[in-house]
Amino acid sequence: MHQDIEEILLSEEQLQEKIADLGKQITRDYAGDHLLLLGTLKGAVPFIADLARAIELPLELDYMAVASYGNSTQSSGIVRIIKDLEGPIDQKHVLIIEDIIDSGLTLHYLIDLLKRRNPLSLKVCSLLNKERLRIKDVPIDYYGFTIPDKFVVGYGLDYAQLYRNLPYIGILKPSVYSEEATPEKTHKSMAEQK
Ligand SMILES: O=P(O)(O)OC[C@H]1O[C@H](OP(=O)(O)OP(=O)(O)O)[C@H](O)[C@@H]1O
Ligand code: HPA
Ligand SMILES: [Mg+2]
Repeated sequence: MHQDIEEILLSEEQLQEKIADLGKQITRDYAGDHLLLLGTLKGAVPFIADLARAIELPLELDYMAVASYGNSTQSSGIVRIIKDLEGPIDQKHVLIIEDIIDSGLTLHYLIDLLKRRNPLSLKVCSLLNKERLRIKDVPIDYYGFTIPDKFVVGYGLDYAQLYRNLPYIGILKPSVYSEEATPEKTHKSMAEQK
């Protein structure tokens, strides 16, 4: 296990078993449809690569790069689009593939944006669903695992762009990020200075 990991939450085997199940469900649900898997860069790359191969249907892959976490464990609250889709989606059934839903801000923003492009249908598949009070409530049509409210890395998920290549999902040791300036800490220290 990597020295910065406190605990392995989901092993490679657990991930692959669940992805095979999700692939079967999606294969059943989208039979006969023009399906577009829309992966969110960068975090969802390992998941979409494995999931696409577990779906036994013709499908298209495209990606949007969106980011809101920067180098922090807290969402900045501002979702930035770094790369958009290549073409229109009005003739396609779009399934958004996310690695994790945490505050809900990223997905809320994406759904709002994509709905305005009139896809035939728009659904969400997220590998992880963090158990916490969402800032934005979002629908999740398919998900792999519910996880506790801890900052996790691996299998695509990063902290400050690192750990994405770990083959498992693990809880990051808080000592790795305890010095970071979170919005709460900045607010508190500003209040203390007054
Ligand atoms: O529900 P939320 O609180 O919005 O968090 C979920 C999003 O945050 C992460 O992306 P990030 O902004 O870190 O970009 P990345 O995929 O490039 O790491 C993650 O990959 C999800 O897309
Ligand atoms: O727990 C997390 N880990 C990594 N990236 C994230 N983005 C939202 N939540 C997380
Ligand atoms: Mg990230």
